[in-house]
Amino acid sequence: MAMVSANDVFYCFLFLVFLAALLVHSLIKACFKLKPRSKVPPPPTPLSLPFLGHLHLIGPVLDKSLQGLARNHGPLMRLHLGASSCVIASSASVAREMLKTQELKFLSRPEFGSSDHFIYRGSRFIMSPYGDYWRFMKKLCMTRLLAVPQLERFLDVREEEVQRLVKSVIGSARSGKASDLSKELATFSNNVICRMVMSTRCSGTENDAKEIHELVKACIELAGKLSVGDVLGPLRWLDFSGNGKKLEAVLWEFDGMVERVMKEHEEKLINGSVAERKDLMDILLETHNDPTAEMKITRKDMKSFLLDIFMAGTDTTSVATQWAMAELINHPGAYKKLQDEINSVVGPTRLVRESDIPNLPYLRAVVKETLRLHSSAPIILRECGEDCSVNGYLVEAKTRVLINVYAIMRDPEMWTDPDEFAPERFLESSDEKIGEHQMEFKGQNFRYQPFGSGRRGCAGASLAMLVVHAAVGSLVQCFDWRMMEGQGAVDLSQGPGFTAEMAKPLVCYPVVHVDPFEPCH
Ligand code: HEM
Repeated sequence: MAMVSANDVFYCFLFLVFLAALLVHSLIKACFKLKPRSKVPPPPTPLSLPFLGHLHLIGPVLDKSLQGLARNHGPLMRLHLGASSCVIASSASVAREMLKTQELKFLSRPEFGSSDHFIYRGSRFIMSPYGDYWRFMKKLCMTRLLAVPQLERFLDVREEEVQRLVKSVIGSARSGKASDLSKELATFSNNVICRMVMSTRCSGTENDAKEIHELVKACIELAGKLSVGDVLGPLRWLDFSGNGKKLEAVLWEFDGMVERVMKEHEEKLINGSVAERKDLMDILLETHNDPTAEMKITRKDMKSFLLDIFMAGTDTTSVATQWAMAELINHPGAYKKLQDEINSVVGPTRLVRESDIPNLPYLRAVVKETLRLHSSAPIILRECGEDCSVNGYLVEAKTRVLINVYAIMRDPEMWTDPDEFAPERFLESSDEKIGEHQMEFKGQNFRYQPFGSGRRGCAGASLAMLVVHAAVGSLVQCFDWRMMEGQGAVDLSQGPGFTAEMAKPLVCYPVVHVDPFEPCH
């Protein structure tokens, strides 16, 4: 018979202690889970697989996949995506509960895997928790940085950029070339934001805007990939893909560039040669230097805020404009109706202006309908601040909350023919009785949420609306479009990105309809 050594007994003892500890730990966890919370049930959840959770149920377009799951599991459901879990809200009434009735509990945003590699960690505004820093910056946005008077000061910049856009497309039309509207519109919206933020063109370095755009695009892409890596849980720290390192490198590049532009602005401040018209960077520097400001914002805060504005403002606006053009090109009746409206209000001798928007109801309806079908932010991210009951289910503190506005704005219980592009539903005369005024972009109508709602709602909605209306209005006023060879209609598939981009670039042949720059007018 084999002898049992003292060592064997010791290891056996250790193993038993380990097992006992594991058992006690599991029991304690189970007990905590069973505390009074159990009176309110957790939201329903689909059957899950070990380790993967519900990952196998998610397709490439997240908002669409979640819409499909909500049909079977209800307007509030719980999902586990690998190591990450969240609840999903998919109806107007659940959104109302979270964004209005219990707003204070849902004012923070969750952290994602990308935050680990964020060189401005702790300074972020859009993804910051609800607190003093967020409150201070949001007030600054709404009263100065993105307030209507500040937007008005840059009207000529936006008009100049619309003219550049139209002239560039006229160039393609005259030489019989196709126009890549996706590219044109990305450049256009990036230029508008860059010039309003830091007057890049005015400082003479035309390439800054392009470089910023490339860096911001890379940031969005890498941050998206890293956030998807959250499914790995603690293992994401190992950064298998190397995307974390790549993100840090891109962010440092952005930092260097913004630092340089900031120094130019500071020198002007010191020399007393600040432009009469202050851009966003001037206002931030002024706040940074103001000893009476309610809060001291640091250099890191300013740079992080600027990155947020580029990330939140550039692609969202250009993607919305691309979708509007794509839908209109596929709906020649709507296109003609809009062109006729513009023709009769504006005429052929000048471009549509922002001041025309109040006189162009069909243009406003087209933009509203586009944002209903293709919001550039189809999923609103929030975090639950404390345990609470929503729609009869328990949502625990710290839970990530995804509000699927894509599903809400296509809910057949709320909208007639929800997947149809029908701008008429937003006209005063509409049978759907939606009525323009109820649908203002204030986010208080919970079936229509392209810009979110309440205190945490989009800070750039007014700017976005000016830019999208002016671009769509001008492109429809000046051009008709022919499809590429072999293409019957524009492919309206949605790509996998977080800004609900079109799966394929929008490339068509422009034909000049009206040229407001023709000398003969
Ligand atoms: C069509 C274009 C746009 C759409 C559809 C859009 C949509 C949204 C949505 C849905 C949110 C989240 C709201 C919430 O949680 O309730 C948001 C947040 C935000 N957006 Fe926009 N946005 C657009 C353009 C812009 C522009 C042009 C800017 C600035 C230049 C901007 C700046 C922001 C900021 C700063 C936040 C964060 C607000 C906060 O956390 O308090 N957005 N946007």
